[in-house]
Amino acid sequence: MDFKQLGEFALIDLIKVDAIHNKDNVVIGIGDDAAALIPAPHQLQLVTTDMLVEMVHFDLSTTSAWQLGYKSIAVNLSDIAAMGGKPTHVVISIALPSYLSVDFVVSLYEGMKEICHEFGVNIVGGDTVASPNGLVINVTAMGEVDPKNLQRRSGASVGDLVVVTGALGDSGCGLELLQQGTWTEHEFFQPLVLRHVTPRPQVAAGAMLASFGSTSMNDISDGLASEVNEIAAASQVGIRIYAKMIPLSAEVCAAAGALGKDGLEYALYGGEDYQLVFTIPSQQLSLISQADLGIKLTVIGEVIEQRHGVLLVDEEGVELQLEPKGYDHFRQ
Ligand SMILES: Nc1ncnc2c1ncn2[C@@H]1O[C@H](COP(=O)(O)OP(=O)(O)O)[C@@H](O)[C@H]1O
Ligand SMILES: Cc1ncc(C[n+]2csc(CCOP(=O)(O)OP(=O)(O)O)c2C)c(N)n1
Ligand SMILES: [Mg+2]
Ligand SMILES: [Mg+2]
Ligand SMILES: [Mg+2]
Repeated sequence: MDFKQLGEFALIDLIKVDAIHNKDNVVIGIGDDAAALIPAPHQLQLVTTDMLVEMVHFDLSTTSAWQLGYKSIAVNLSDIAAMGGKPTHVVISIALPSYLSVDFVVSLYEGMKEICHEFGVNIVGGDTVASPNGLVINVTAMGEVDPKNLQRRSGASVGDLVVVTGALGDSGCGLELLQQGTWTEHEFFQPLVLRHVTPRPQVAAGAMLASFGSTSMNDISDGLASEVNEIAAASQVGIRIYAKMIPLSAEVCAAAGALGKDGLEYALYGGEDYQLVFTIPSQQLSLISQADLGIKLTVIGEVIEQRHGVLLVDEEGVELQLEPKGYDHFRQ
């Protein structure tokens, strides 16, 4: 069915179904001039927004409506995770081109509701408009954090370790496989593509690491090189990371080999892994290791004095400046 047949208001009625998972903190959700929410006592309110634009962030020939819905929420929850917080609500705005169908929108929201359900997040509002050209999705996520666990980019100190969650580079490699149309050629390509189209935000890890005393944190949306440079600039420190220590999955190593590429390049510059990079004193990190929290953590470097800048020790042991050349919207 096309949007004309159904109309804007009936479409919103479809969106409204199953939008609220946690009734305790919502007085008014979808259906009034604004949502009315109950803030948690003694918590800081977090607000973040990321927009996804067709052919900039996604290509509808390589991602399904469901996957796109899931990812649109995931990238926003990832920013709440990087503040050490717990996501609570989202507001979703969509600009719909006429070549999409009502079924597409229903499926988009099924993906959104799946991840919202998984993380206990309510959809409390949004906006629905027509687009003359291309699908645009904007999500605003809200969350809460105990003030003592708030994670900034600016808290790193000389001597802290630099650590990442998970493995890096899968998403950038998955994107390249999708763009080349070669992702069906090998079985080990498929997990990479899935990590690109349906990334999992590291919400539990962010809150846990914060409670164990991480000093700064960033989520990896534009690539590790860019994110560590942001921490270094905000904290007025230098950072040294070691190429050999950067965790790469077996799949990205195999795929990079097949493509004649270097897996490390995807990790440093590919982006969209939505893992966390953080700094932490070594004593605090050993407490986390002892607690065995089931989160994959890898030390990749250390915080050094600002005058050294941001450095990468390459696989041959040569120290180079690590330029913040991740994804830049105006330099692609
Ligand atoms: N158009 C804008 N208006 C106001 N603030 C913005 C705008 N774009 C980005 N920001 C702010 O700039 C900072 C960095 O944004 P961004 O690089 O997108 O962060 P992230 O990579 O964590 O999503 C954030 O505080 C964000 O809210
Ligand atoms: C069709 C398509 N082309 C290119 C990319 C790669 N890409 C687009 S945006 C982006 C970086 C992350 O998005 P951004 O809007 O910068 O998020 P933020 O850093 O604000 O969280 C990357 C790697 C993609 N995912 N899909
Ligand atoms: Mg952003
Ligand atoms: Mg971020
Ligand atoms: Mg972001």
